[in-house]
Amino acid sequence: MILDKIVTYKKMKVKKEKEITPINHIISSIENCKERRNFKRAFEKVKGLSIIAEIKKASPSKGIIKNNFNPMEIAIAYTENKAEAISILTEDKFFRGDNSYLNVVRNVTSAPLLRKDFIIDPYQIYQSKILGADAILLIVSILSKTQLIEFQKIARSLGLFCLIEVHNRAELEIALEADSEIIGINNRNLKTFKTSLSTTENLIKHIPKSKIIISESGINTRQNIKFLETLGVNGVLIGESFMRASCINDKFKEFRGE
Ligand SMILES: O=P(O)(O)OC[C@@H](O)[C@@H](O)c1c[nH]c2ccccc12
Repeated sequence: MILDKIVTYKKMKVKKEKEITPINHIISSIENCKERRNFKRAFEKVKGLSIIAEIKKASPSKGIIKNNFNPMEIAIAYTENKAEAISILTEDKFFRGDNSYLNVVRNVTSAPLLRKDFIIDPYQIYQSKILGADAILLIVSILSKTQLIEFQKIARSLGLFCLIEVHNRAELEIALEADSEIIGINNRNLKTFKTSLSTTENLIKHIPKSKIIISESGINTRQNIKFLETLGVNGVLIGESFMRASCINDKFKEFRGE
């Protein structure tokens, strides 16, 4: 399965990163970090869904999605369109991301930034902080419940928010037991790469109203947004549709029904 490959690669990568920049170096530079932006507040809108717009050059299922890829330009367009938050893929091999994009984007926007990567080691949480993230993604399917609880605790101690990603009932139960605040339902099945908004429809029934709920992946039309709104989600995470749009402004207008 692709996720296993990504995790194997990630473990190797983190091992190398630790050799280059040991954890104590990272921890000692944390105090110089700029103040974090409130990722959670991005979903407290009174009207309409919040949009987390993603910067994503490629994916394992689609290959290269955007050819003339310039993360700064994309971030500027997202900011002009008042994206409530921006997600940045930093995974390099399968998504062609880069750790440096967080800082590049941070300088051109005041939107809170989500680091989208495959976090399997506490080292990456401290690293996210110094790279300029305000929030991190934690994918339940690649973590144990103990890790999830521990990672959330570390993130909280650094003032980082967590988006906890689930795809099925068992993963959702773990997220709820770990008392996660912001839950992302991934509509993409990582075994088949198929997306279906019925994943959100089925899982949302089991999530208490007090949680912030984000629907992720496979959101392409105004109709998709309207459907998710009726289900009661607080926000949507959209990548590919924006990356393929010939005009990002028009795509935002379409999504917002303007
Ligand atoms: O490009 P899409 O279908 O709009 O999906 C965005 C986002 O949800 C997707 O990139 C994603 C969801 N969970 C992830 C975990 C890792 C990497 C990527 C992802």
